[in-house]
Amino acid sequence: MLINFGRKRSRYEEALPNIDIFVCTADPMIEPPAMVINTVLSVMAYDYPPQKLNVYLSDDGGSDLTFYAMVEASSFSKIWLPFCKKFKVEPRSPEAYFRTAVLEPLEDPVKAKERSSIKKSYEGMKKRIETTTKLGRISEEIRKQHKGFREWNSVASRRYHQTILQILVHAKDPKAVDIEGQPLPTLVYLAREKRPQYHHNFKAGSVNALIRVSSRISNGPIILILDCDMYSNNSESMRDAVCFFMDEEKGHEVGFVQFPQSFENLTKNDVYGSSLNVEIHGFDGNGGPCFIGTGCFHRRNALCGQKYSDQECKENWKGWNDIKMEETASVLEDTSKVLASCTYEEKYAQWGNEMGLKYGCPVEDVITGLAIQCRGWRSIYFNPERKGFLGLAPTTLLQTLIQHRRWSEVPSLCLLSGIPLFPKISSAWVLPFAFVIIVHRAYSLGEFVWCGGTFQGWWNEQRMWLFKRISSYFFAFIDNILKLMGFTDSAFAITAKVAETDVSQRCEQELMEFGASSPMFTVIATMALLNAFCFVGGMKRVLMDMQSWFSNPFTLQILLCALLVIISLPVYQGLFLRKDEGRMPSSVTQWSLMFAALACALACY
Ligand SMILES: O=c1ccn([C@@H]2O[C@H](COP(=O)(O)OP(=O)(O)O[C@H]3O[C@H](CO)[C@@H](O)[C@H](O)[C@H]3O)[C@@H](O)[C@H]2O)c(=O)[nH]1
Ligand SMILES: [Mn+2]
Repeated sequence: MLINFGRKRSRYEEALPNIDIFVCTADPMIEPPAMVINTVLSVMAYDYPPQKLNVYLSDDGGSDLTFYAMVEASSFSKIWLPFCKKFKVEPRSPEAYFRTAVLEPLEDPVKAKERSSIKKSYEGMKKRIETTTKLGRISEEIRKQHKGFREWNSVASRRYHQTILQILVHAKDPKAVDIEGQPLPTLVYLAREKRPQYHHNFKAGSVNALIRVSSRISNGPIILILDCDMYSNNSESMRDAVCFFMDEEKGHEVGFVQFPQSFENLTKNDVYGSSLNVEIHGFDGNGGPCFIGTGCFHRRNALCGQKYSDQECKENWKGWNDIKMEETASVLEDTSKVLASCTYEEKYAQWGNEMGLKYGCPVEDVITGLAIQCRGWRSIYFNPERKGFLGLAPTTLLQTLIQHRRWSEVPSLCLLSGIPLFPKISSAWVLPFAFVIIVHRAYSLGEFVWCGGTFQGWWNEQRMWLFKRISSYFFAFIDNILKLMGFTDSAFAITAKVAETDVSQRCEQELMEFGASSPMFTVIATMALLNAFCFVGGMKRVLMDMQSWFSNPFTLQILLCALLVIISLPVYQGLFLRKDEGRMPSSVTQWSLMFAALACALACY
């Protein structure tokens, strides 16, 4: 393979395709602008013809602080890129480079001198960005540096603003050169339009906006998608990745090339188990790896829904490069804005389904990759010795747990936070779900009745099935663990055999007996309340959207939630309506209300 790369390199140098690089950021407080621009600078400095590189930053935070950092980065790139290329430095994220480079002694006095002067400018820039970020607003002095800051005069909040599109470095601009007169990559800042009444679909929404905007500005046939914390650690990986697409025999089959997600901040034994590499390796024998959201080179056509076909896909890369930027930056800005508006996707509903990254699932990346494979494309897993990208893994247990919660969210909470999980009722794909939910249960009812039970009996059994799983089994599990660790002795809590008169009376009436204040009741009550809250939240969403049940993506989720509410009716009675001794103790009511409200608040946040 490596020998091949060398030969291909010279032959294809001229014909190398344009590449559009997307970096996503969402919040200047969680994702510091100083970190974001390190990622941006590292990809601007790829060992690749700069006029063929186009770097786009999507800022879902819609923050002038991030924009300011990008303005700084665009001028710093004028000294950073020539330095990287002259001395072939690695890695090309300035922060990572200076962190490692100080350890390496320098024989070359020219390099030593340049390095220390560039280090000084880098540190100056970093300080300015960090001070501004800490201050939380842009000073008048800085505002004068770029016309783009004026856009923020009409920004109400990060959730309510117009599209902001600024081409910071434009290939057509004669001033877009570094200090040695070499061209710079195109650099674009985008904060897509946000309005509270339109769902923005998180990262998938922002990547799709970038796909459209970039198609107007540079239209590179290959797209690299990156998270803002994932800098390029290997300046050659761009050429390597392109080789897979350009391979004369098999290249036309390749839909995407996925690099592993490697982290620079893992502890030696990876306490939180963040490394995902084993799982991805395994997929290679199965049509190729899935797309994991970052460090992935996509064929634009495949990402935009094209089906693979042997003949058509042997495309000519040269033909692709024909998109020339004839218009000036401001004309491009004005005409491309509409592509990032909230209403655009209303008109073109394929976005988020057949086109671009898929919506409706917090692990949009995996299902998008599977869809591309279903359209006939192959994917490649590429793990060079020098890691292609390095990112940041969660550093606390809570962050790790929250990340995994997003990857495996519980259905009811998804309803509350507006994430559809199932297909619409109008789609044929609802059938497998309907089958599992209806047919499987119907079978169990049939069985129950056949054995001499009643419908009511079956219904109660379903309820107890639920209660046992969330309380008894859950606590038994904890008991066992404690026992194994030697904290408790085995105990046999003997089941009561005789009951007081009023208790047995209620038992006779089939009224559920709560009475005691047990943590198991708190869990059951919390779940019941949570489902009720989520049901109300889901109904509110449907009524506000005014969509029909048939075309609403939440219908199945609401039905499921409604079912859980109905099955929990005795719990609500016990909590709020009953006056007898068998009702829920008020302490259980208080705690469960608090827990359920807390869970809802977390989900909404
Ligand atoms: O509304 C949003 C939310 C997130 N992001 C960006 O999405 C990326 C990933 O978010 P992060 O909070 O870092 O999540 P992780 O769990 O670390 O991300 C992993 O899991 C995601 C799917 O859940 C994948 O998309 C990512 O590529 C993968 O690194 C970051 O660059 C964010 O800035 C947005 O652009 N808009
Ligand atoms: Mn991340």
